[in-house]
Amino acid sequence: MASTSATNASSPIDLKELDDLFSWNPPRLVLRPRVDNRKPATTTGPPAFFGRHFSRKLALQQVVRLPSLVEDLAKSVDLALEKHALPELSGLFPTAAKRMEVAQKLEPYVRDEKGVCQIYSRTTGDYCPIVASTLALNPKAPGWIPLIRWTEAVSRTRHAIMDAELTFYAPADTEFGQRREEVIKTMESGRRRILEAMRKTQSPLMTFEFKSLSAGPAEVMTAVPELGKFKWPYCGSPDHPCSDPKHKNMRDEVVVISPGLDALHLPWNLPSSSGGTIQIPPTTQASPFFLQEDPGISSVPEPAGGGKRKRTQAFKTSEGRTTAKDKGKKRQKTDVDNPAHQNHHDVSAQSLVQQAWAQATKADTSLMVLHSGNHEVIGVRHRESQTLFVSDVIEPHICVNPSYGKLHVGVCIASIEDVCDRKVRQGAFADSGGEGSGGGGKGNGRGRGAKKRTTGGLGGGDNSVEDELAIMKTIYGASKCHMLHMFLRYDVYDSPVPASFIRSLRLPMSQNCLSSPFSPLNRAQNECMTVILTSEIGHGATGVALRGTLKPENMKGAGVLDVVVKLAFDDGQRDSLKKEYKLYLLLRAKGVQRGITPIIGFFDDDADGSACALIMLYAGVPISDLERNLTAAECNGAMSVQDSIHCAGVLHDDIRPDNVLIGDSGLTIIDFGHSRQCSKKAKDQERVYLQSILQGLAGESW
Ligand SMILES: Nc1ncnc2c1ncn2[C@@H]1O[C@H](COP(=O)(O)OP(=O)(O)OP(=O)(O)O)[C@@H](O)[C@H]1O
Repeated sequence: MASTSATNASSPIDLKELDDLFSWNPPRLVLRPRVDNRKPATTTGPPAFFGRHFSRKLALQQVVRLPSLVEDLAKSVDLALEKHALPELSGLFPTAAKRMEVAQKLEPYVRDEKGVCQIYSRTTGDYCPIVASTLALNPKAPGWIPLIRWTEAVSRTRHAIMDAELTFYAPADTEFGQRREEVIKTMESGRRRILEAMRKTQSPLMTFEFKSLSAGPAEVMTAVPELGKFKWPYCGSPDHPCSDPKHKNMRDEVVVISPGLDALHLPWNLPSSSGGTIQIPPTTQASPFFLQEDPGISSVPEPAGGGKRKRTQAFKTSEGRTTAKDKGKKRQKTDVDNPAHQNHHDVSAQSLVQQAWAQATKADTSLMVLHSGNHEVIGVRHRESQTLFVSDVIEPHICVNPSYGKLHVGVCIASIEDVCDRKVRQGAFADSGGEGSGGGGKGNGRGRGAKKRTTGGLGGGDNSVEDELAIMKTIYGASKCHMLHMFLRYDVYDSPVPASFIRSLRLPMSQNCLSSPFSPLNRAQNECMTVILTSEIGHGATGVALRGTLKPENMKGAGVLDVVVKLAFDDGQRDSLKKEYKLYLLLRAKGVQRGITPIIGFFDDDADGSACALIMLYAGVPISDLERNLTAAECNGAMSVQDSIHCAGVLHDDIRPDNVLIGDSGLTIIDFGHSRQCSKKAKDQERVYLQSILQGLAGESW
């Protein structure tokens, strides 16, 4: 029997329940025969197609057996138990009686992976997260209220096989939703901020891949730990990647994914940290948004003499890396029977692992569970070495020491520890300092408390007149620059040579607009500015939003501006970004000066126009992130900004707390991607809506 720590002060009844749950194993599943007596399918749909467009820096390089993983995961439960006394056995704890009730209704007969997934959902997925959540996040809560939950995520991921995620609960208007919010308020502040940020973006803590009993039998599962060096199937080949116009969306989707950082204090032991060796395959760190800049996926073959393209060098890191030329040669030899060229995908350990890795990379998770009912492998994605460390095959219905209950509570705890460590680490990489958990593929670069710089908005806030003038002067200087050099300096990115962009979109504008320092026509052809991207704020409908600093070159006395760069990649995103830019120009032309972000300009990628960028001043954090009530003056200010926008004939049409920012310069309304001309009725409705948002955030004071 798994034993709980004797040091905590919980009652013997509670400890017995906990021990019982830890010793729990799910039933053995049985394949339900098909009515037509046909053999059950041993194949499944093709792996997620977007994974086949991965660059080398994202692809899995090797699978390594890590037998100690299971023991380490169980240990994380013991460690959590040692730290705290436990809450009383009230709330949603899956007691033996509740589990018995479920077991009586559960039929262990399954036909396909959906059946396997449903049984997992009704048992392990229900029992273990709540225990892990209480142990790792809120042991002082007055009862067992889960802050994390297991969810199927099939529709979201477009995969042909069942998969699932562990995520933080989003707020819900239920009794437990309210109790959950109260529990969150009692959490330690660092973890609380991470939890809040992750549930806002619905970022998962870990991912799951399911197979049916017939598609993931013992032979397939036992082959997983033996895979060794991994041959990642590409669409096209690594040296001549897919350029099919029909796949552009998928390439764009992949190109913004960053491998991210590994946790520093891993909740498991890797061979390297226990004295063994991990062979780290050479990788090249590349721009997350320029496909052609990763030498591994260059669309132009390397010149025969190994001559390097300027852009190829641009995002290459220095020491110990294999050159693009060397890599190309090695790949050519092994690429002859590239499975990406095959149209069918046999169920195999290879395809299972590829899908799980692709999904974990997309979701930025480290832990993954590969589960086929009576067999399971737990994997850990190590980003730096592009290695998947895997447990030996576990048989859920008979595993002991640890039993399945304890193992999966440990899996959930370890995933929480891993995420918290990584978020803290990413925060240290964000230039903005303060509270942000920026950097990384999915980080939130909204950190507050940045070094004092000229920050967005025009008036209404705390900036002095000198600050305002410095901002105006620098914006004016920037608005004259035709060229833009963009560097990446966050997370794993450090580009020594910039990507270059050219100002575009000469718009027919009114005289009023021409005289504005923000007009793109107001420029000298050869002047240039530099933007250093320092963190990622998030992804939206119009692409990705990044935070950075801007400095016009050759301009005496110009300060450094805190900016936000919105990058668009596909046609739809580009159109929406263009529309947003035009809206900003229109509003300025109609005299709306306060409460909307000053725009520096709209730029196209100099090389092939595959990306475009809208650059604007950084305007602060969403009002919903504010840890105090809004003041009456701030609420009135926001209402008057909205009135001036309406007066200009524009309906924002996407007013929500995320699109009203508060910064050094007061309140700013952003994101005009959905805006349109408005009727009086629509204006009034939008007015009432903003009023109600502000009322909710102002408390009594307004
Ligand atoms: N000027 C700015 N200053 C500070 N943060 C900003 C600024 N512009 C955008 N952001 C941040 O970036 C996020 C995404 O920006 P925005 O909403 O404009 O993008 P989007 O692609 O249109 O997103 P969505 O699909 O949510 O509408 C915002 O929620 C906000 O936090």
